Amino acid sequence: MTGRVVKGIGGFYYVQTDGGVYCCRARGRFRKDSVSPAVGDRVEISVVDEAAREGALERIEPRRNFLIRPPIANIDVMLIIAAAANPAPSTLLIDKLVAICEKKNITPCVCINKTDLADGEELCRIYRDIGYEALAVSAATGEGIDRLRTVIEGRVCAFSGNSGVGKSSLLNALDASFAAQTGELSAKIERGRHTTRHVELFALAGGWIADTPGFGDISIERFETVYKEELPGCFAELGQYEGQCRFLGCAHDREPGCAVKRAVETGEMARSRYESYLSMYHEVKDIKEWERR
Ligand SMILES: Nc1nc2c(ncn2[C@@H]2O[C@H](COP(=O)(O)OP(=O)(O)OP(=O)(O)O)[C@@H](O)[C@H]2O)c(=O)[nH]1
Ligand SMILES: [Zn+2]
Repeated sequence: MTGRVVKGIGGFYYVQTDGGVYCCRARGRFRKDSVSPAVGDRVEISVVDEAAREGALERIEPRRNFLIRPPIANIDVMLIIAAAANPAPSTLLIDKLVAICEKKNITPCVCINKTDLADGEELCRIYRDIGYEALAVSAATGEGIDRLRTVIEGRVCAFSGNSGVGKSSLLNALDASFAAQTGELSAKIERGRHTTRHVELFALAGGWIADTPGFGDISIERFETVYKEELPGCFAELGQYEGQCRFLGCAHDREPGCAVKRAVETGEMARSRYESYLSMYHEVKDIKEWERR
């Protein structure tokens, strides 16, 4: 039987199959191969005791991606949430998250929430022009929530974004029973503070939401870095200028004859995207190989 690990606690893995959830122990050989099962893994299991719904985890399928903190495999879509206003959107944070998605082979979807307070279309257009999906939504009025639901359907998703942008409100607008599911867990984790960050998949809108109850989101930008040589590949629109700058290995910073800077001047590339690229470049350009995690 195949299924997906939705929760892992103390050496037990809860595997969702078409025939319901089985509580499984991993077979010893995973440790030998130094792969341990993670939430999100697609796995093969065998049934040990059908009545007790106990199984054994036999095999882990190759992963699409893997995040170390929190440990989670196979995220399909990252919902990058920002607010049109209150708090004002940070294009730098959005672009960092998009770049990490590119690095990790996660499909980003930019959601501009609180469009009842200010226009979100202008921001959405920047990302649509590059080829990303971007939605203007409002947890307050329900605008765009159906569209958001179709993005989640059939996929493993995670929410990211600053505090106060409305992640919990959106989850609640998508499914009112969701808050109850995670709220219960947050309370338990609150009691056992400083426990390891625990991640779990919750069924929502016909798909799955990865959440670390009590923390609000998976804070991907705190644990993942896009290094200098990875950066150009993580800004999708830079590809078209490859080989067009005067200098080989142009960082698109102070170099003369830079095709990227020209594109920003003519309005072909969004200035906010270029500024994010530069800011990220300056953050990582002096990181040495041996300093990397
Ligand atoms: N006007 C308006 N307010 C909203 C909307 N969505 C959320 N809010 C408000 O924004 C505030 C923050 O919303 P939350 O859902 O708690 O935001 P969060 O992203 O989960 O915040 P953290 O838990 O700190 O990460 C609350 O006061 C919400 O009522 C919206 O679409 N429109
Ligand atoms: Zn250049």
